[in-house]
Amino acid sequence: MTSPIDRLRPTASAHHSAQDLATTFELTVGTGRTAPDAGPGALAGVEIWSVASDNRVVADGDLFVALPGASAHGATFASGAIDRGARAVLTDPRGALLLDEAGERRVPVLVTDDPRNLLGPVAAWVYGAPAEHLTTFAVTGTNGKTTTTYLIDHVLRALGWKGGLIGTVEMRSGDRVLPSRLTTPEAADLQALLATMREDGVGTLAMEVSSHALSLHRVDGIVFDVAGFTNLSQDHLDFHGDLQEYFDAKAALFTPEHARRGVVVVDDAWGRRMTEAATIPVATLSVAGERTDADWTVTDVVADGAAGSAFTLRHRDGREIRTTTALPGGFNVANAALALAMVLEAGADVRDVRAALEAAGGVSAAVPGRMEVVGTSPRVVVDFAHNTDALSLALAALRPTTEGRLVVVFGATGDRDKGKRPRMGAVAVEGADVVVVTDDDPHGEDPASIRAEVLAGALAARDVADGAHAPGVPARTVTEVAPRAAAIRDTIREAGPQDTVLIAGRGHEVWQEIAGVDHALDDRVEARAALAERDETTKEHGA
Ligand SMILES: CC(=O)N[C@H]1[C@@H](OP(=O)(O)OP(=O)(O)OC[C@H]2O[C@@H](n3ccc(=O)[nH]c3=O)[C@H](O)[C@@H]2O)O[C@H](CO)[C@@H](O)[C@@H]1O[C@H](C)C(=O)N[C@@H](C)C(=O)N[C@H](CCC(=O)O)C(=O)O
Ligand SMILES: Nc1ncnc2c1ncn2[C@@H]1O[C@H](COP(=O)(O)OP(=O)(O)OP(=O)(O)O)[C@@H](O)[C@H]1O
Repeated sequence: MTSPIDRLRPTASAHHSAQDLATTFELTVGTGRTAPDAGPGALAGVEIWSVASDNRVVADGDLFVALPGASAHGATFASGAIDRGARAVLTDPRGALLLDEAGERRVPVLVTDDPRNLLGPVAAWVYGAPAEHLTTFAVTGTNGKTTTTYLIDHVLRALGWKGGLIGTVEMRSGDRVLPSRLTTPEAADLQALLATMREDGVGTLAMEVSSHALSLHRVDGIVFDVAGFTNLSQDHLDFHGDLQEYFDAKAALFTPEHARRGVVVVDDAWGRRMTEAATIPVATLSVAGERTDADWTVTDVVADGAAGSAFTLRHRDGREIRTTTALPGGFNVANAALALAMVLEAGADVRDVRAALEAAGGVSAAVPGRMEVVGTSPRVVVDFAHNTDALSLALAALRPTTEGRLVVVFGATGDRDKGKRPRMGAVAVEGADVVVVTDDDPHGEDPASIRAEVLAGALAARDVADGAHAPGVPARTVTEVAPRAAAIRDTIREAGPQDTVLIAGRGHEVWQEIAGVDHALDDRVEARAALAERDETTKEHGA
């Protein structure tokens, strides 16, 4: 989804001299070619109040950091930034040359070899290291970041903290809710947001840290108090190249530059490798019961279907909490246990946490678009599962409480990791009785060819499954319906009252991007409309 770029600025901004900035970060003033205007005197009297790396949001008093990008060099936007009030530009030697060639000499140009590396620390410096005024929690991993972040925030609020939250769905500063554009904001925006949280009297921060953010240095300049790792499976290989590179990006969070300590779920091989790669103290967490030597273990899980689960989290030192989560599925026990272990690793007293959870009714939070139930007859669940692992687990979580058929409606995103498409088709067939392949966000790709790739995987898996079919058991049905709104409506109309319909892949999202144009589309709205139509039809037939 593309949404307008917005800008948040702390109200009280300190004024810093550009000269101090240059000295602190050992920046060169100008290049050889810009030298006539670029001596040390060029910085005299220049003050900086805030930082921006996108010219469209520059405001008076900004330092504009012009980054080299994949599609453009930020320096090509510097004149626009200066028109809007930028007081100085920080860029790389190539950016300085671009400014020079454009004859842009209105403000001093500060130069460093890799401005992306410096953007976070510079913004932290300008805003007075806001993260150091908060107790900070960072969650990374392929699946479960959003959910775990909400659960951490929930536990912290139950403990009486005014919390801040940053992630895919939204950002929160106490009770103030702000829209999200990225899972992890760009460094300059992130530091401004943290400074705003500090002004709002927020004491804790739970945030998602994506692998893109780690690779693109968005969280440089922040040392989180506790970092958490959920799991790793195939995703984002359009950006990272291969799984090892994707893992390495996430492993950067478990180094002293980014975190003081960590909690790592070790139930998959990547989690175990993360404990070896980490160069900070790391506590291990095993939820699946296979690793009894883990620091934190989860035992005595009692799953109550759609009503969630009860579980016990225990540390080797004897600390123990028995609690519940209302979020369904074994993976949500993992998310809840990770959230709790992270809060306890930050130093919370186990008795306080126990008391807070009893008062709050367990470790739960309404996470928009994550296993969100929007109807009961048929049961309709909207979930953000948009990769192989998540889709397979979401179906497995719904199967035990499905009395009729389990139906899934989903597609795959365009311009992103293409390798996962046939595999998503295959796990859909393995987990559901009826598979409806439709569109997700096609972005710039042809929706029909994306569907064809998903369908190829689904049909191949169906042929295998039908070959091994027990007599009398209906074969799996695989169909293709587009557009997505029609797929949702048709599927709900045709479902039986005992069926469960999982609408997977877009969760909370309210825009669908097709060929660069955003179209309003909210799976929950479409599903509710289809359920209402169904109710009307039933009434008419009954009348
Ligand atoms: C693949 C990726 O992450 N690309 C990011 C990267 O883009 P880029 O290197 O191509 O930059 P560019 O567009 O060439 O622009 C270069 C510079 O010019 C600036 N610019 C650009 C255009 C303009 O009009 N004015 C302007 O000033 C840009 O702000 C940038 O500083 O740097 C840009 C800013 O520095 C980011 O905005 C951009 O994220 C894009 C928007 C994006 O969609 N990223 C997604 C994939 C992402 O980060 N996703 C993860 C979550 C993934 C998940 O778990 O699902 C996230 O954390 O959100
Ligand atoms: N611990 C987990 N293990 C596996 N799958 C999970 C886990 N937690 C959630 N999921 C599945 O993944 C989907 C996305 O969950 P969530 O939004 O919490 O993850 P995320 O890491 O934030 O994803 P993204 O980075 O794509 O926003 C859920 O809707 C659910 O289907």
